[in-house]
Parts: sequence; structure tokens; C-alpha cells
Amino acid sequence: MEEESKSLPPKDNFSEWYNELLMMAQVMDVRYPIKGIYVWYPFGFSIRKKVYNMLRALMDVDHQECYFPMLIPKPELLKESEHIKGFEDEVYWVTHGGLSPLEIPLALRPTSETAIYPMYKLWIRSHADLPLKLYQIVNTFRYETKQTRPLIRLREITSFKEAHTAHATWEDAEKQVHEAMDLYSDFFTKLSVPFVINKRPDWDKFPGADYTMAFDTLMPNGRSLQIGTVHHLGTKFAKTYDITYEDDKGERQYVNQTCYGISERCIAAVIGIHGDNKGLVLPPNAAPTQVVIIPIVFKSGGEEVLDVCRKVKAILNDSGITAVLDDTNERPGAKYYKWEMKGVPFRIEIGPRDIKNNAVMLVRRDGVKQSIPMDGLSQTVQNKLMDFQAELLKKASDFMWSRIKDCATLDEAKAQIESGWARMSWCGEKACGLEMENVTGGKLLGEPKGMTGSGTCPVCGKPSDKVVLVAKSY
Ligand SMILES: Nc1ncnc2c1ncn2[C@@H]1O[C@H](COS(=O)(=O)NC(=O)[C@@H](N)CS)[C@@H](O)[C@H]1O
Ligand SMILES: [Zn+2]
Repeated sequence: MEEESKSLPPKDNFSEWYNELLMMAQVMDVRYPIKGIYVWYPFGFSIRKKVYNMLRALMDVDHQECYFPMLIPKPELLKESEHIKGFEDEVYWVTHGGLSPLEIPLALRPTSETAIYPMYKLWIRSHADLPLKLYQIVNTFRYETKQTRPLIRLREITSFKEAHTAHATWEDAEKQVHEAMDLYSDFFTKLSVPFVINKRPDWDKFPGADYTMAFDTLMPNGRSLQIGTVHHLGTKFAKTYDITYEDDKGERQYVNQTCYGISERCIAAVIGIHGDNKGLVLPPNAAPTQVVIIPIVFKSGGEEVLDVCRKVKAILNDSGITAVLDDTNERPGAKYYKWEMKGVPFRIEIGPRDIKNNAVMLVRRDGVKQSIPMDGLSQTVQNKLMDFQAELLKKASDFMWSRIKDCATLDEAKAQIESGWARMSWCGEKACGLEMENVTGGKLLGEPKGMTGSGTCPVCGKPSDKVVLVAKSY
């Protein structure tokens, strides 16, 4: 694949930088001839594979992975009125099989409740079948009308991890919501992505849900990105799809359900938050290549240097660090440029001087350079990788929290959301919430978990200890 010769725009021109970077680092090719649908390059796909293997490992602790059909018969999709109201203008339809029109049009799944729950009705009979905790990682389709962007707002969501659980009681489902939030917190922390969990206002919850808890992070341009959601569905879908179980008194009860989803937006967050003017900066947990070894060879001594490089690669790989040796005949400078663009966390330079000192030169992606002894090399590199992981999270976290500002008036909030999140009091009334959105031009992200603060609603003046975050969001 041709390497773009263009230079990367500066990051403070965020959307230009972001789009160009996806191409130059060969993450996603945005040239596919359907709007909102993009192609994973092999390198991008290797990032996705590593990130989603980490997500699978977390899910597999107490969920089972499965696979449901992509095609959903129209009657099933239309069954849950609130759900379909939320999705009817986003659903793609299949109307023909070859040349013959289909009697029953089929929807491409926008999300899979209406594919899964008719089967849950067949599968769940008694208390013994609960709790049921399944998930799948599939592509889903949404005819998005807001601006589409690679990894952020796609019409084919290629990496949609959706979990669907069923429980005996509302409280059991509520407990599952908390477990899901813990699992998501763990996952995003492993990606060095900071977040705030916001309880979405009722008018912005998932269609058909009792309530929605959303994970929001802050992108460098001050816009909020919803990187995951956890929904308590109560018995609404159970009543619609008649999903019941026999309780220990022999009575039939509706199940209580939850569902929670993450998409490739988690990768958009890693790229957007950590990248810099030289390209991607991948936290080690998200980096397909964690260390690239660059031989520094001069006229003579090349063979010996290459031998030591091969040895170092083997030592690192044997200790579980993914290291590659770039022994192509490009100039070192060209190699540095290429691997920095691809966000490799560490580079190890080895030349005759390093060999003489029985050491290697370790260069961290953000420029920190240090000669480290060959003895105990893999442990040292392992520690440096973990330090980098933590430093990236701290830097991103400090940035996010520095961009949350308490605003007493709507005008103050309007100004603040140009660069971050405005925290305001809110009486909880929908009319006031919508007015806050109108005046600020932002969205109410909802009530941030763990934050309270007494004040007065900036619209109606009522005293309240509820706070909300307001933001410009993707
Ligand atoms: N068009 C899109 N492109 C990329 N990611 C998206 C898109 N729409 C939603 N997402 C991501 O997918 C997550 C889950 O989507 S959702 O609508 O909120 N929830 C559901 O669909 C539920 N069935 C939980 S699986 C969202 O939090 C968001 O991070
Ligand atoms: Zn109010």
C-alpha cells in the first residue's frame, strides 16, 4: 500500500489531524465508496484485535460469547414501540432475495435486542436458567444522519460488542448494571482512557430502557465522546417478547434485563486522546508492537550489531513483550518517522557503542531517552511499559478534569463548552434541561456519577443538589 507523502497537520487542527492520521498510520481507509462505511487496514485491524482481545478477556470471566443473525424480520423489529421509535429512521432494510421481492422485509440489525429476545423467550423457562449473560461482537448498521466519521460515527459499526443479560429481579439487573460499569471502567483504564459516567437524562436514554448510564470521555478539541453505555431495561422488553420464568413458587414472572455496548469508538478515543504531531501514541495495552529494535550500523561491525539485535528481540519476546526488529536498509531517521507514526511505545537503538557498554538505548515515544543495561533488560522494559501506560492515563485524566468548569450561568456554560465540559446545578425538570441545551448549544450529558453540589437551577432558580455536565458532543 502506498505511503502518503503528505505531512500530518498539527493536532490543534483536530479533525484534519485525526482524519489524516488514520490514513497515514494506515488504521482505516476512508475512501470506500459508501458514506459512513470504512475499511480496516491490516495495521489498524491489529490494533482492533489487541483491544478487543482485552475486552473479550474481561467479558469471558462471567459472560458467554455467542452469535445472532444480522437479519431481523420486520414484525420482530417493530414489536417494541419505544425501541422502534428510537431506531425507525436508522434501520437499513433488505427487500429482495435476488430478483424476487421478499414477502417480509428484513432489517440489518441496528443493535440486536429484537434478534435476541425472541430466542431468549424460547431459552428461558425457569429460575435455573437465570442469570443469563451473553454477548457478541458483531457489525451493526445505523443510517446515521449526523456527520459520519471513521471510528466515531459509522453507518456500519464494525466492532459492536453488545451484552444482553436476563435476571430474576429488578435488583439483580441493577446489580448487573454496576458489574458492567466496573468492567467498562477496568477496560477503559487499561486503555489509559479517562471517563466520567453520566446518567443520561430521560429524554436521551436508550429507546426502551428504564435508564442509561453512559461513559463519556473528552477529546482534545473539547468535544465529548460517548464510548460506552449500560442500560437497565427493566421488564419492558420481557413484556413485549413474553420472556418469563417459573419462580420457586411456580408462578410465571417476567425477567428483568440489561444490555451494554462498546464500539470502535474506544479506539477513536485512544487515537484522539494520546496521539501527537508525529502520529499515533499507543498505550502498551493497545499496541500490536510495543518495542521496535533499530540497529545502528556504520561501515563495519554491522553483522555483530544485527546479532545483538536479534538476541534482544528474542529476550523481549520470550518475556511476553511484542518486539520487532526493523533490519530493512532504510536510514534510521526514516525508521524513526515510520514507527513513531504508528505509535510504537518504545524504540531500542543498538549500535557498536551500546554493545561496548553492554547496554541499549531505550527511546520512549514521547522522547524520553535512556541507556539501560543489558542485564535484566526484559524486566526493565516491562516496568517502563507499565510506567508509560500509567503516565498516559494520568496526563489524559489531568487534561479531562482541567476542562470541567463549574458554571453558574448559561452564558458561562455556553463559553465553557467550546473547550470542555460545563458543570451546572439542575432542578431535574426536563423543560429546564432542554432550555439549558437550547441556550448553550450543547447536550446535557446527564448527572455525573459521584458528583453532587448544592446550587440553584440556572433556568428556574430552584435550589438543588443535582449537578449535570453540559458538552458539545460527537
Ligand atoms: N454510529 C455509531 N458509530 C460508532 N459507534 C456507535 C455508533 N452508535 C453508537 N455507537 C456506540 O455504541 C455504543 C452502544 O450503542 S447504544 O445505542 O448506546 N446501546 C445499544 O445499542 C444497546 N443495545 C447496548 S448494546 C454507544 O455507547 C456508542 O459508544
Ligand atoms: Zn429548573
